[in-house]
Amino acid sequence: MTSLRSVTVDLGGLSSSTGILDYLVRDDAHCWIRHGAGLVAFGEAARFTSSGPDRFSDAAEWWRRTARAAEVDNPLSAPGTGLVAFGSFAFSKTSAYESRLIVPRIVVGADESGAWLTLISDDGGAELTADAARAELAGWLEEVSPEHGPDGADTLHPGQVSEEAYMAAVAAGVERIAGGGLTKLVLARDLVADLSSPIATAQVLRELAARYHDCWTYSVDGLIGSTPEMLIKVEDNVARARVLAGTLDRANTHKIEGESDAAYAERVLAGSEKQQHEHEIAIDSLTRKLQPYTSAMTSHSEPFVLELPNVWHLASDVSADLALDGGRTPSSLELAEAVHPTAAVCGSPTEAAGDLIRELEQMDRGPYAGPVGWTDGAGNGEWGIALRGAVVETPTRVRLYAGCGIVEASTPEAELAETWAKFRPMIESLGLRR
Ligand SMILES: C=C(O[C@@H]1C=C(C(=O)O)C=C[C@H]1O)C(=O)O
Repeated sequence: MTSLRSVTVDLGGLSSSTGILDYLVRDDAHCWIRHGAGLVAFGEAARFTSSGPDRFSDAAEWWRRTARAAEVDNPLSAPGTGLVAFGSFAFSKTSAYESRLIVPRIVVGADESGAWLTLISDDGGAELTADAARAELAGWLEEVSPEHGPDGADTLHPGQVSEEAYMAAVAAGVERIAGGGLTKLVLARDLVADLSSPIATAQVLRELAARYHDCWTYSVDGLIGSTPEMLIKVEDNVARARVLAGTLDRANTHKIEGESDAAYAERVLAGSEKQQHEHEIAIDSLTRKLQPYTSAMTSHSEPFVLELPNVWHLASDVSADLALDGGRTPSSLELAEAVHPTAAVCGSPTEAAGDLIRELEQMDRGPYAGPVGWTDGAGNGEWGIALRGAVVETPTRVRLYAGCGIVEASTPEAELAETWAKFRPMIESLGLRR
């Protein structure tokens, strides 16, 4: 087993108003960014991969042992300081995608109270000092990735699931829901972008982070995007989640004369029985799965309308005090396993919906709709749901994914249109047109 050592340096604060985004200058960066704060990291000191039904528990166990064995010099105790790993997990236990945890070599972190730098080494002889950490970062920042403008030769085409196949799957899903046995099913499809020059990943991510500042912008080993949905965040002994379900396209509105955006979203989204039903199923699923690990839990009785540049969502924020079990509270990774997949990306009941996804969707979701994020040595971490994103399969080929919750009142045409609204952040940040 690799034995890791790390040193964390207190940087005080970041000077510029763009915050951590200033460091997102290389296409090979790992990142997790929201509101100008978060983590940007480079290099790889260690990696763990897993697959199948035990992919989460194997990774959690490896991380626990790695963190315990590591020599950590960290004067700060905040979440995200000290040893960290970025990770991405396959949606399904049957996926060919390898779930992974990656420990970077150098991490720049920032939160509301300050900024820090962590140098991590798998070399027992390396010198771990504040100067060595600064020199390592400077080395990575010496070479920045090129930017480029939109290119008319880039193309966007159907992936494994055509529009027709998607609508047929939605129609079949509605029929199965009407027949009983399940109440909600999430069906997704993919698009392939073929680029005439290698993807400028850092530029794409900076654009996503700037426009979708209320979302979590992620990049982990070729999985990139900006998700509005927080599966589970653990900070000290408190867990939080943001559950989304219920969507309204902002590009195609049918407002009454004089009606404001907010009033329209309230009326059409919050006022829709179908959307409220979809949301209720998702929030019930999360709170039911999280409950056994908590001593107290709070969430609003009614969802709120979350406004993003592309869509409005019905959203609920959940906060819970974690319960002690065997002298400790569960780690963010253990909780991600416990709550994944929620009804927001799978359906309800979970097992029946999962089986039906495999039958009707006819594609491997890979890391799409699986947990993506980071964890630290103390078990804190943030695991978003990998939505509104893409997998960089080769430097010039990118696969985009989007899906929708299907309930009995769903129609194939409306769900297909909703997938286009959900593809929009990636399509636009790649400089593509539909
Ligand atoms: C499945 C996706 O999004 C999920 C489905 C939603 C819905 O059906 O209303 C809303 C947010 C997400 O929970 C996606 O973006 O691909």
